Amino acid sequence: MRQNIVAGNWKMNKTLQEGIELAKDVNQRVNAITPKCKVVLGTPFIHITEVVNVVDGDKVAVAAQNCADKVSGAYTGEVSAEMVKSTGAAYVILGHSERRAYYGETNAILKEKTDLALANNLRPIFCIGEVLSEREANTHFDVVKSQIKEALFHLSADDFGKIVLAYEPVWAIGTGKTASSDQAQEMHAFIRGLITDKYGKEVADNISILYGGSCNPKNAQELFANPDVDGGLIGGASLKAEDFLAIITAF
Ligand SMILES: O=C(CO)COP(=O)(O)O
Repeated sequence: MRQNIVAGNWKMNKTLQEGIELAKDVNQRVNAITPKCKVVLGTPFIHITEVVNVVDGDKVAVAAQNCADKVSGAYTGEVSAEMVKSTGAAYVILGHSERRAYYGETNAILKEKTDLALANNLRPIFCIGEVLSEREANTHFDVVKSQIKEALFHLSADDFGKIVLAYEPVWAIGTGKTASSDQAQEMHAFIRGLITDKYGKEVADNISILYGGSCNPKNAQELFANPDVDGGLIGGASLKAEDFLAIITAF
C-alpha cells in the first residue's frame, strides 16, 4: 500500500535547543490531529538522538540528511549508516541536490550510500531532479532517468520497494518558484513508469514519490491532489511548526 509522507528537511538550520523545541511542537500538533500521512523530521546529525526521544515514533519518524559511503574507519567527520541507525532514525535523505552540487556526490557514490543505508535497515529518501538549464534544454526526463538508473536500478525489487523517492527540481528549491502541479504530476508519472518498466506495476504502485521545491501551505493541497504525488519533502516551510502542520493537513 502506497504511503503518503510529509518529510521536513531542516538542512543546516536550528541549534540543538531550537531543534528540540521545534520537534516537540510538531509532535504535539501532529498528536492533536489524525494525520493522513507519515511525518518525518530530517534533522542535522547531532539533533537526531534528542529528537527521537521527544517524538512519538509511531507518528513522527526521524531522518538523517546524509550518511557516509563507507562502512567505518578512518574517515574524519563522516557518519556511517550504522551509526545513524543506532540513534533511532528510521530514514536517511540521500542525493539531495545540495549534496550533489556542493559536496560532489555522484550517482556512483549515491549507489554505495543507498546500499549501506538499506543494509542497516534505514529507508532512503532518495532525491532526484534537474537544474534549470536541463529543463530549458528539455533534457529533464533523461537527467532524472540517469539518476535513478545509475544509483538505484541495481537493487532487487524487494530492496527497491523500501526506497522513498523525492523529485526536487533544483530550480524550485528555496526559490519560491514551485513546479506547477502539472509539471510535478508529469514527472512523477514518468518516474513511476520507469519503475514499472524495470520492476513491474506492483512495485511501482507501492513506491511513494514526494515532491520538493518551495512546497508551502498555499500550494501543498494542489500538488498532493495529483495521483502520482504522494507527499512532500519540505525545506523552508518545515522550520516553522505551524507551516509544516498546514502542509501535513493538506491531504
Ligand atoms: O530542498 C528542499 C527539501 O529537501 C526544498 O527546499 P524548500 O522547500 O526550501 O524549497
